[in-house]
Amino acid sequence: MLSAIHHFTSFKFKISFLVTSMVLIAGLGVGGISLLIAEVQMHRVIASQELSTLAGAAAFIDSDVRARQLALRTIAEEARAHNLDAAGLQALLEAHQGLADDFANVTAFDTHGDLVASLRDRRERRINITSRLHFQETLATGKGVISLPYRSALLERPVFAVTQPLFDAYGRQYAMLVGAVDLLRPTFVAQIEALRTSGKGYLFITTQDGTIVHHPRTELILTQPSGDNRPAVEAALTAPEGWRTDILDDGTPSLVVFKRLSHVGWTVAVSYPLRAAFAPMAAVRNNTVAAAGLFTALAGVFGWLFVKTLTQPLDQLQHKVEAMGRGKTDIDVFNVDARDEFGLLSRALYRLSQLRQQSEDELKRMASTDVLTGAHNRRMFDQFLPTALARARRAGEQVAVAFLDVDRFKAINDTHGHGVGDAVLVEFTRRLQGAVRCTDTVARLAGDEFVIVYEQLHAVEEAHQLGAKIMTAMAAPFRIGDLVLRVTTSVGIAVARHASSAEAIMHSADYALYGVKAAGRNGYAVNVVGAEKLASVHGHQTMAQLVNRSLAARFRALPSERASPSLAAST
Ligand SMILES: Nc1nc2c(ncn2[C@@H]2O[C@H](COP(=O)(O)OP(=O)(O)OP(=O)(O)O)[C@@H](O)[C@H]2O)c(=O)[nH]1
Repeated sequence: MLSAIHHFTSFKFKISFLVTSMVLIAGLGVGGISLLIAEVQMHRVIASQELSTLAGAAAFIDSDVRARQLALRTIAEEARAHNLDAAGLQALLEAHQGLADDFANVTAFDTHGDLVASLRDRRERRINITSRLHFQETLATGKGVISLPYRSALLERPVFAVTQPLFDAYGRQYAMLVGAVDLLRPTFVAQIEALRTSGKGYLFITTQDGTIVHHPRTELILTQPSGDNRPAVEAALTAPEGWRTDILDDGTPSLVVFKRLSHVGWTVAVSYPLRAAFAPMAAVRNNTVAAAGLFTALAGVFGWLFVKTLTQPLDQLQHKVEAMGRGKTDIDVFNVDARDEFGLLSRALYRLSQLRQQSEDELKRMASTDVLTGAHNRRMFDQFLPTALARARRAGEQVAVAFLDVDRFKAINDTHGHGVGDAVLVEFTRRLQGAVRCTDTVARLAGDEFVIVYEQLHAVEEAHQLGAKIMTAMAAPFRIGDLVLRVTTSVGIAVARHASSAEAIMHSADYALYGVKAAGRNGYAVNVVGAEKLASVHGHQTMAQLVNRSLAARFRALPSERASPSLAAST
């Protein structure tokens, strides 16, 4: 049964599943790709934003260092203006206490590298910096330099130095100023930190050789980090500026944005955990996925309703086929005008049903028709007679049954052959059918035996007219090919009273036929069922012939309950 199809194996479910899946795939595909593109763009936007902020910080550091260099240069100019020697430098520095805002300390060294003056620490110390690179470089070039970070022996803190050579009136370098900038001093980085956009990551500054100048983990300052902090530092040194999103910083996937300081040559960088850096993107992604999910669910529901509507004709078709199976639907319901597949299917079913109907009709016809003559056969007659009797009983009408056979048919067969005999039977049938009304039924029982059922009979006298009509129909000679034969028939007619059974009426007709045969054939006799009496045979035989054949004697020999038929003969 079609209705027994499980919900999940139904065509409707499969199509809905397909539609929803397609929407899901399309949604995820298009949404996913768009999201991916958007993510890449967003990464770029966020990273560029960070980079531009960092560029601001870098410019700030550069200008900060320049300002400090300028401060030292001003002092140097003053020393030159006053033609100060090394001994006079101490007083000069002390006269510029404001330098303490920019430097952790400002010192002066002679060309031998010995300390000759100090802004803060005036204790007598013998310090020599000839080994310091910035000393050597300043001495060699006669220009101020910015040193690599180092631990100050005086301050005992990590610092970097800004140097400024001092020249006498003859232009000879006799000393240099060294301004130490404390790497741990809050004022140096506080303003840089303030430029950062997010509080999640951290900012660090490194020299080109990877030495940390600034880092929130102060223990890393002046070191070249190895281990978990190394990748971020290495990433920051890969280019003058840019960003990397593939860095594992301290074990965390991170975004590292970096910018080289144009003046100092260091690199300032920020490292953000990716999750924090792209948190806005994650929010967009989550919202998009939620929206796609909602959209897919809606599309699924819409798809289901759409498919339900689309397949409605299929449901109707299914119900009609089921109803047809139960014998309830006229096949015409399948003959629809719809131009879609359901219409085609429906019309195909209609044609199939038509063929089936035709086959059934043909089978029925073959089952109820005599193959040779085309008249009804015995099976049909056996079914038909009881229903005709019942119909007559209900209508209060009478039924007559004529039982007839061809006279001396055996002789025709024997003389002219079976082919001629068959042709005689066919012509005999044709004439019989022509001699009855269309409501009457002609059937061939077997061999040359036929019956005719007459319905809607109003009086017994009508049966005589029916018998006479058959006689008249057979009167003309039979033309079978070149042969001209005279064929006669004997007819026994029984008229059924109300409540007569099929057996009784057949028995009565048979009895009448027997009488006609006994009277010499070629005639008819009429009996009323239950009131049979020997009367007259109507036909070409005479009563005298009947008597001559001692019919009376034979009839007397019949069983007592059998009344004699009404026989009459006429010429
Ligand atoms: N050609 C032909 N002959 C048939 C067919 N069926 C039966 N017969 C023959 O029909 C003949 C019937 O003969 P009966 O009815 O016994 O006798 P009859 O010669 O008609 O004589 P009465 O009935 O006494 O007049 C038999 O010889 C059968 O072989 C058939 O389909 N075709």
